Amino acid sequence: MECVSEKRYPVNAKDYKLYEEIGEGVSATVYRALCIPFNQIVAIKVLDLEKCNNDLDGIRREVQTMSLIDHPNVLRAHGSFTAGYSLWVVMPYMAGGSCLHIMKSAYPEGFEEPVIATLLRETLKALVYIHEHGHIHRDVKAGNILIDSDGTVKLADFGVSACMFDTGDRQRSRNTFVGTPCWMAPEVMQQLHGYDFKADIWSFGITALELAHGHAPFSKYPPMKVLLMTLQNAPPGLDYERDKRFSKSFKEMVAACLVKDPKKRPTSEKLLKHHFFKNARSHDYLVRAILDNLSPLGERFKILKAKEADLLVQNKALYGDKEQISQVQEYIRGISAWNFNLEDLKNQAALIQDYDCMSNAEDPDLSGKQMDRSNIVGFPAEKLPPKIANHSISAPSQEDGFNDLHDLETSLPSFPIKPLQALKGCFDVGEEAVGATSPNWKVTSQTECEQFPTELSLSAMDQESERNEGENSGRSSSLPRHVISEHKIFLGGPLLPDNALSPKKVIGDENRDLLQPKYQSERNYSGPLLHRQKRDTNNLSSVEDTSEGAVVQRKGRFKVTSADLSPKGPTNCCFNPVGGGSACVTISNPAASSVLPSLQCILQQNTLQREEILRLIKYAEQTSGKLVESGEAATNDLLQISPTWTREKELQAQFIGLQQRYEERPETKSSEIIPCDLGMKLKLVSLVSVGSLIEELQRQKMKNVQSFLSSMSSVAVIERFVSLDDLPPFDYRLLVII
Ligand SMILES: Nc1ncnc2c1ncn2[C@@H]1O[C@H](COP(=O)(O)OP(=O)(O)OP(=O)(O)O)[C@@H](O)[C@H]1O
Repeated sequence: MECVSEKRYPVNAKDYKLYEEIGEGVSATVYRALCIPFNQIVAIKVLDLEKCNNDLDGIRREVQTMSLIDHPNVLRAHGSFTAGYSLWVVMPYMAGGSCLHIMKSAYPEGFEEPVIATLLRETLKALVYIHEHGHIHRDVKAGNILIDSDGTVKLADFGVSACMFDTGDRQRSRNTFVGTPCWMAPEVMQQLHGYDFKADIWSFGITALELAHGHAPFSKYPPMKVLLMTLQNAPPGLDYERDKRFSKSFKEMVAACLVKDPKKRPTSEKLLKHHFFKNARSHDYLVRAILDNLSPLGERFKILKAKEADLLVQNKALYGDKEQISQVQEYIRGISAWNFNLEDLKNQAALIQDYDCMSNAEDPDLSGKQMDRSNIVGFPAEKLPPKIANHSISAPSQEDGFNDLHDLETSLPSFPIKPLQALKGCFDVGEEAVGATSPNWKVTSQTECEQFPTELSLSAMDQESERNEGENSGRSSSLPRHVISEHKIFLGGPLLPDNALSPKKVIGDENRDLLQPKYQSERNYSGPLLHRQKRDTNNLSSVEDTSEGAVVQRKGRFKVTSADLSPKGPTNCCFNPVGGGSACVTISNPAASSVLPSLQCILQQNTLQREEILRLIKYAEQTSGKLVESGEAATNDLLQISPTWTREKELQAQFIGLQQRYEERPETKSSEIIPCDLGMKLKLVSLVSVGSLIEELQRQKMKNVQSFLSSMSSVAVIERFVSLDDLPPFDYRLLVII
């Protein structure tokens, strides 16, 4: 057992000297640093609180978890504090860096088996500990397996870890959608029944493949494609032919982890007894085998960044136009209010076509593999449009991009479809917290779920033959002190970001661009709501920030949120919790203010959708002789249910009223700083009151949509005439219901 240092690390930025960058994540930059009073090298993760503005409780969780853990294979935080708009987390410096960086620098084809066995055994020990203590890590991947200069291996990054015991009632499964797509277990994506620590076992299996090949299966595909493939394809694995260099026991161990049914996966404890881990060796062996010839971490990181920047430039040259084209397709934006950002998705689908053309032939993750259409949820193969039913990944067509969209449509039932939950996810308010304040919330969610009965369940996938292994292919600068105006102890206490610049802010724009390359193929517009609003506001009010524009950078971790802000929404620019000089109204309850525009967008979209459906029906009536009767009936029925639509309108009006009240409140001034704890409470209270309104609204909508659909004698009207190209923002739930 590691001797955990009891010394108290300073919680003051001036006691640290930041050296070079050694890592970068979604919302953090990691520096090698000197703890001046102890004359000790440490690593400091600097989290930009503006980037995680809706996720303060998530950060709090990470820091608390990191400071409580005590296991030689789990990276423990020495301490943390805020400095300006940043949170600094002080950790032991792991001089070897992450396995991912090591592979990228020196082992692009992956490690040898004894190295893998050693790394995985240590990681698994960490998982056993974490699971025993009631946590799910939720982000197991090579990038989070760190190695020290003496060969010690530690699992890092509790950014998305979840405590299964949070509620006190030992709720053992989660209902949020976080993780990194390539490593994400199918049940995490599906969100049907929650998930538990077995999700980590899936990610562990994917990590094993990552260490074996130098990359995770499907890693070259955009996130949405990865989600689709994970759900629809047989699980990836080590291939008997291609992966001859690996032992049978390794293949078996991976196969045991990558079973779609979580119940069939072993626990971490049981897995640790797998005979594969008998191949594991000592720390010294790791030093000799992989660390000895490596250059210092900072240098390696610099080189990697330069390479990535080059790639970015190439990407831009290749795909710049396509993105612009797809941005014109405004209707796609609407969908993200329901958790999906189709704009991004379509961008990605467009890229996939090229990827496929370029690389399918030699793509080991896909070769000889046909998508299992029989498992497309809710759409038996015979009911699928021919284009979809016959589509094969390995035979890309000109329309691949659109086929991918269709694939996603058909897979959507497996994704979060509950707007309320999406909003909750956006604020990262835990299921339990919400449940505690509003018992109805969860009940309502379940009820919504029940409205999508068995045909929407993915259980069919679970019944699929889990694998045919023969067929499956695996598939310093020190920062100027003067910019840090204040710092506050954070550990376990309230988080009080103040109005100073974060260290990152003092880095010139030029450097910042370099530091934060915006990978086109990885762009995700569905980031945290407040973040996007702020960016939008900045666009209006600040010239210097326009370089960031509407780009919400995403790298690595993928989080589905209800983040879209329709440009048509009248409240888009109205919320700037820190007062960015915008001419728009600024209010200080970020949670409520962020919810409202999003909800309003949803309402607007649904109204538009309804009108669009009516238009389509009319069109169907005119163009399809044999459907005229049913179409007319449907239209008439729809008109007959107008009282319920009226109710929907009333609710919408209430919403707008609610929003106006928030805007008019004199006490809501931009300068007001709400302490984190209080902020969280306000957030919850606001969410609950807004929540019950939106719940009713959603129920009403659902009722309306369902009665409309049931009034139609043939859903073919929709299937025939709903073309993604023609539609304004379209409520995907319609497709789900159909
Ligand atoms: N203590 C450490 N010592 C050395 N390198 C580290 C340390 N902590 C993190 N790193 C490096 O920094 C990278 C990013 O750190 P980290 O994963 O904590 O950030 P993140 O924002 O949580 O990223 P992500 O969400 O993508 O995992 C890691 O992949 C690793 O290479």
